[in-house]
Amino acid sequence: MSVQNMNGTKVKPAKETLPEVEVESNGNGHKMYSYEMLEEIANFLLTKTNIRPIIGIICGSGMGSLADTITDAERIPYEEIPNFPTSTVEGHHGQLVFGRLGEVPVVAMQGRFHYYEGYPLWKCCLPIRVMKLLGVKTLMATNAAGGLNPSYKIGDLMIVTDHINLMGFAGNNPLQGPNDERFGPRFPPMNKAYNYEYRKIAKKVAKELKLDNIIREGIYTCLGGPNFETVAELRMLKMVGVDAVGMSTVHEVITARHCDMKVFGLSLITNECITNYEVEAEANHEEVLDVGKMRQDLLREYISRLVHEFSKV
Ligand SMILES: O=P(O)(O)O[C@H]1O[C@H](CO)[C@@H](O)[C@H]1O
Ligand code: HPA
Repeated sequence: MSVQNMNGTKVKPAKETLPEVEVESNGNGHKMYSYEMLEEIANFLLTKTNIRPIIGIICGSGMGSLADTITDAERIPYEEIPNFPTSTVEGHHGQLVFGRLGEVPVVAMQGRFHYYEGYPLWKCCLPIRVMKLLGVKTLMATNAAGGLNPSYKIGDLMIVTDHINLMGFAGNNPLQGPNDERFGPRFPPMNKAYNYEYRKIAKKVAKELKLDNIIREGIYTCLGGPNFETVAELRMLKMVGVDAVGMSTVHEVITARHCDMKVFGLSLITNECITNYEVEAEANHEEVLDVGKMRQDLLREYISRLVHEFSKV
């Protein structure tokens, strides 16, 4: 469902979230959910489906159709899940899709949560911990991103080799606050954030699918958004070695690694980052969604193949 804002642009209406239950403050004045509350959410979901997913997929902006190839699909709207946030961004449907890709039981998030929507980072990442409690072992995080590496073209796919946690540099991290050892350690390592074996497989499968000309490998960073970047900001990011820029994924990956999930990251390059003042064009969300649509068939095939291969590792 969408409504028009005063400029005639389609936006999703913000929905009221369920009352937030105070458990512990994360030190920034945010209330956080306890392990038990997350368990309650997971248990609720387990009563709604017989699927026991081992791979969790996050569909990036405009990439929701990735979940359309899931068979035996059972869809649970976020609104129906107690204490779950709701999606407010166009291009993010707002439901969990349980089912199978091939033989592999999966759960897909058709709609992720972003910091700029007003959710604290721990809440953006709440579904990852719920996935962990459902038995998910592997997180496949996809996203739409601007291509900063000058060799990247619109429509390219970037296997994420690593990220730079810029929001973390500024003291904002999903793991802030009291640590619950049942999820993971206080100080988790992050030098193996993106699984090496998965990255090798992803390159091999890309070759088999003859995607060599559009497959890249690179470093992603997440900014808080919702505005796209200035020229000066992008020039700075380029200098520090960033290849693709988005507003998601990094905190999800940190949360997943904290609770020992294996991670694969894939960026669809939906637009060129503009690093020149003479360029007339401006970044816009419509283009991001259009490129997602343009690449939907290819992405579905690639992700299905990867799920099959990853399930054997
Ligand atoms: O990261 P995903 O959710 O794919 O979406 C990206 O695209 C949107 C901007 O067009 C932002 O939300 C950015 O993060
Ligand atoms: N910048 C930040 N986030 C994005 C972009 C971008 O250029 N494209 C898609 N998400």
